[in-house]
Amino acid sequence: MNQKVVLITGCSSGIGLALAARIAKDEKKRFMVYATMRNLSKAGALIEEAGRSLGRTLEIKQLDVCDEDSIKACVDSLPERRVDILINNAGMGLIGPIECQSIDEMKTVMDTNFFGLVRLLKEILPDMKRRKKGHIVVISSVMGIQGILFNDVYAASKFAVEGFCESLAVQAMRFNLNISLIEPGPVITEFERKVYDEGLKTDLSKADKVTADMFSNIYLKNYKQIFETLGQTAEDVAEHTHKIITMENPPFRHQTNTLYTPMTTLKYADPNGDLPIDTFYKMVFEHDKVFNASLNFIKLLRWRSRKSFTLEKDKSN
Ligand SMILES: NC(=O)C1=CN([C@@H]2O[C@H](COP(=O)(O)OP(=O)(O)OC[C@H]3O[C@@H](n4cnc5c(N)ncnc54)[C@H](OP(=O)(O)O)[C@@H]3O)[C@@H](O)[C@H]2O)C=CC1
Ligand SMILES: CC1=C(/C=C/C(C)=C/C=C/C(C)=C/C=O)C(C)(C)CCC1
Repeated sequence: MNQKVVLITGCSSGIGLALAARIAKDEKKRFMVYATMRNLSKAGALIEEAGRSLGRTLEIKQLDVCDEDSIKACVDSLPERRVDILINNAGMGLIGPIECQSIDEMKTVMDTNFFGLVRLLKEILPDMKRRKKGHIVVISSVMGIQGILFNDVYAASKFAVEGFCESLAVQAMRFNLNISLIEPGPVITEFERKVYDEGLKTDLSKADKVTADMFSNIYLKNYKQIFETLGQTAEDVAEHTHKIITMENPPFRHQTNTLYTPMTTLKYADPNGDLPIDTFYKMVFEHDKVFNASLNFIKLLRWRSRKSFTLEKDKSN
C-alpha cells in the first residue's frame, strides 16, 4: 500500500497528540505517522491514545524544533528521509505587558514558533522540491491574522509564520507543493493552563497601574470565560486538519472555529484596519456587560446542545 509519510512536531500533548492519534487511526490506513516530541519521557499519553496503531501506523521519535541536530537526526532516521506531509505544530504562548517580559523570554517564543518552522523546512523542503511532492501544514492561529490584547509577542510569532508561508507559497506551487495554515481560535489544551498560570505569576511591578489593572482585571478575568465559551477541543482541530490533508486541492488558510469567525471577519472587512481594533476596544471597555452577556448566552446554547446530544446518545444505546 502506498502510505503517505506524515511527520508531526509537539506530540506530547494537546493538538499534536490528538493529530497524531487521529491521522494514525485513518479509516483507510492512508498514513504512516511519525509523531515527534522533544522529551520522550512525556510519551505516555500518546502511547495510551494511539492504542493499536502504535508500531503499525504510528511511531514516536525525538525532535526538538529549537535544535537543528535533533531535526536532522530525526529526518535521517526515516526511510529514504521521505516526508510527504509535514505538520508543524510545536509551539508556545506568552501573555502579559511587554514591560514585564524579558527579551530572552520573547526570543524563546520566536525561536520555537517561528524559527522552529524555518529549521524544519530547511531540512525537509529541498527533498520535497526534488520529489515535486509534498504538503506543508502549519498550526498557526487566529492570532496569525489578528492581534489580541496582551498577546503582542505570541501574535508577532504567528504573523511571522504566516508572512513566511505566504511568501513561500508561490515558489512551492512551482514545485507542485501545497502549504496550508490551520488557524484555530482558543483550544482547551495544556497551552491554555500554562499560559494562564504564567500570566497569574507575572511580576506586574514594572507596569504602570492602568496597564497592570487592564491585564489582571480585564484580560485574565475574561480569559477562562473565553476558553469555556468559545474553546474547541484538540480532537476537533485534529478532525479539521485530517480533512485538509486528505483534500485534492487543500486551501492555503483554514479557520477551525466558526464561533470565532465574527472576530476575524472584522479584519477582512476594513482595509484601514481600524474596525477590529475599535471593536475589541468597545467590547472590553464600553460594552463589557453586553460582551459578557453574549458569552454567557453562547455558553448556555453550547451546554444545551451538548445535553441534548448526550440524551440522544443515551436513548440510542
Ligand atoms: N491552545 C490554543 O488555544 C491554541 C493553540 N494554537 C497552536 O497550536 C499548537 C499546539 O499547541 P497546543 O496543543 O494548544 O499546546 P500544548 O502546550 O498542549 O502543546 C504544545 C506542544 O509543543 C511542544 N513544544 C514546545 N516547544 C517545543 C520544542 N522546542 N520542540 C518540540 N516541541 C516543542 C510541547 O512539548 P513539551 O510538552 O515538551 O513542552 C507540546 O508537545 C501551537 O503551535 C499553538 O501556538 C493555535 C491556536 C490556539
Ligand atoms: C475575543 C476577545 C478577547 C480574548 C480572546 C482570546 C483570549 C483569544 C485567544 C486565542 C488563542 C489562545 C489563540 C491561540 O493561538 C478579549 C481580548 C478578552 C476581549 C475582546 C474579545
